[in-house]
Amino acid sequence: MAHDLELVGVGKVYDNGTPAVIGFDLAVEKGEFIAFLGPSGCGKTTTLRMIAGFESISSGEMRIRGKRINELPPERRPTSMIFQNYALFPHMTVRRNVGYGLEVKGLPKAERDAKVERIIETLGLGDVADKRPERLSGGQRQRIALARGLVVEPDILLLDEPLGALDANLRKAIQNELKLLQKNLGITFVFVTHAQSEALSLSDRIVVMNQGRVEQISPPHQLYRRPDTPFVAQFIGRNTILAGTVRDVAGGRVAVDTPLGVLSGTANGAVPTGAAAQVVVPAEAIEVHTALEGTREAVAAKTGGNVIAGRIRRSDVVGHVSHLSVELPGGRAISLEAHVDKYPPGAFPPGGDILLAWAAAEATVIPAR
Ligand SMILES: Nc1ncnc2c1ncn2[C@@H]1O[C@H](COP(=O)(O)OP(=O)(O)OP(=O)(O)O)[C@@H](O)[C@H]1O
Repeated sequence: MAHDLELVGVGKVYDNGTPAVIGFDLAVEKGEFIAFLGPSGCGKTTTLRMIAGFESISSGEMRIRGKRINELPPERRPTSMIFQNYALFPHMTVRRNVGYGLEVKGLPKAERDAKVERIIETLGLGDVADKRPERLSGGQRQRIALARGLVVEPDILLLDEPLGALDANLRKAIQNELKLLQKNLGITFVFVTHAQSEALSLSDRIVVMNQGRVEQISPPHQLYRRPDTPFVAQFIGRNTILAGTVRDVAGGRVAVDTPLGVLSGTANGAVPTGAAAQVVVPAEAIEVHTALEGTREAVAAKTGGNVIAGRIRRSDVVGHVSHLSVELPGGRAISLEAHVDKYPPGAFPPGGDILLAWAAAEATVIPAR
């Protein structure tokens, strides 16, 4: 069975010479929720617009259900796009806004009305169907835009930062609705966002982009736990990244010589002996021990892992979270967080010497390129 959507070496160079997207490969299963995540200008919207047909493709091939679509105009693609500003027609009622795409397609009125009513009901817009969008709240307008995209029964729904204009609470509520709707309809969603938490909570897989290139394509948990590249390690989650040179590799475990001593972690990618590497340690994997608990060796023996020395710079409690700022040898500071029960107020006074420990399995060693 062909994939719902395939990008094979897709590239985009704008007329002014800007290489916006470079060698993008992706294969999406039917019903998957895919997020494009990355900093501003990394090429997310350009890629989405190429899928929709609003932007031409400079190189590579794009296929939907096995058929090449490079030359197909937007209206002949089985896709719908939802824009960040919703692009609703202010002078039309909600019902007409929703039905507009079907009207353009020339669907008979009876058939059109039936489809419109069904989607209006699915999205809970019955009460406002005869109103104009400008009188409605951000959340309602967002739902109208969704209804308008879905009513044409696309194979793939493309969403460009669709929740960007909503306040935090509403955004959370609509995220949940969106996820549920997507699962119920079984439609493939491709969603552009620069909000990490949104991508992590909504998607089946995330495509992390940087400067026009794909850095990593993984399910959220894997992206978080096992970054493939230095960019992903610093972009996703809160990692401490320690650079060094690979000392040896055995059974998937890599020992790295760093200025802070030999540290080890799980290999991710090719990290041969002698190669420059980074040890990536998630903030939540790091345990803080006071120097009173024993020597570095004793703590290492107890925690079964890596230990480095540090000194507390600051410790604050905000609500139920303790924040520690820790200075490493050499002067660099890292920050750690934990529930206040774990690091109670006053447990780590400023200036105090501590040891930071983590299990080798929790750390990931990646090539430093
Ligand atoms: N019409 C255009 N002509 C020339 N360059 C463009 C055009 N549109 C976008 N670009 C450039 O292409 C690159 C990718 O832009 P794109 O809008 O795809 O990024 P993005 O990841 O969606 O960013 P954002 O999160 O800010 O929307 C940027 O360098 C941008 O300046």
